[in-house]
Amino acid sequence: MSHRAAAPPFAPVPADPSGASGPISVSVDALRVRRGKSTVLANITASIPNGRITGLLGPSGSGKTTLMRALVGVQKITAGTVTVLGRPAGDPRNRHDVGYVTQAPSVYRDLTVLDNVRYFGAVHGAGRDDAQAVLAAVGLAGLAKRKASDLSGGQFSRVSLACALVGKPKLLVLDEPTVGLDPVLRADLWEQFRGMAEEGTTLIISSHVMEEAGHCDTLLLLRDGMLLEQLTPAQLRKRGETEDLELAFLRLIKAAESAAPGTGAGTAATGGKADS
Ligand SMILES: Nc1ncnc2c1ncn2[C@@H]1O[C@H](COP(=O)(O)OP(=O)(O)OP(=O)(O)O)[C@@H](O)[C@H]1O
Repeated sequence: MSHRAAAPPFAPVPADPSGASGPISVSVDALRVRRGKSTVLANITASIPNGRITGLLGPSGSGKTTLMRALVGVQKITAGTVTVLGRPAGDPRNRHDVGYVTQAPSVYRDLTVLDNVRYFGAVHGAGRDDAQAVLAAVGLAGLAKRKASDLSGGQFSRVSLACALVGKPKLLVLDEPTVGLDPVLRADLWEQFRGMAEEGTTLIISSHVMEEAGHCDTLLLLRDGMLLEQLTPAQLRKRGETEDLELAFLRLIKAAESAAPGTGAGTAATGGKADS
């Protein structure tokens, strides 16, 4: 069985459907990924604009992490191309320019918060002041001297975020960075992300919380390994005929399903050669 993306059942958006009017940071062309026995990304084509926040939104299992892994070059791809900052994804020359924060924080538990950030900062030539500045940015300035093993889950994951921020990457890929954080901290972090984008950083941020989509400039809406749409939050509201982004996304999904029933990559994928 083939795994084609469902044709969007909507009239095309007239201009600039992706919000990507400026230079492109990442282009994905006909990307297909198999993991285990399933096609988990099917024919994804998208452009991610430079210096903007791109949200990767979709239900659990829709392929957000797999797409991020493909962008940073740690996912074996089955077909298609991924170009990041003008080079193939994973090109070692991009190492200092691409930051990736996974859902599982990568932090040295036996080091203090500050030493963790200084350690990662040193790799990029950042100093103590830079480390302290990013700790303040993620709301951890008061915990700089605490051992990472003695932090709460949310604090621990913010150390991981600080370790990625301290290198000042041109492209920052964040897998669900606000999970488990309280609403105040979530709002603070989105403000930080906005500030970084205004200074020219390109951010790709996954979430399955649709209300966070409103913080993004452009959205990639994933469903069952397929890209349903790439559009701005305003366009999503317009398409869904509601201000509620979650409801708008649900309406898009329903419309896509009734236009092309049974095309979900997750449900259709069986057999064939597996990639890891
Ligand atoms: N190593 C693996 N082998 C086989 N299938 C996998 C593997 N890792 C993930 N998958 C499957 O690939 C699909 C996409 O997973 P992925 O983690 O990319 O989704 P996600 O949208 O990030 O989900 P979540 O929001 O729950 O993190 C899921 O059906 C998942 O079960």
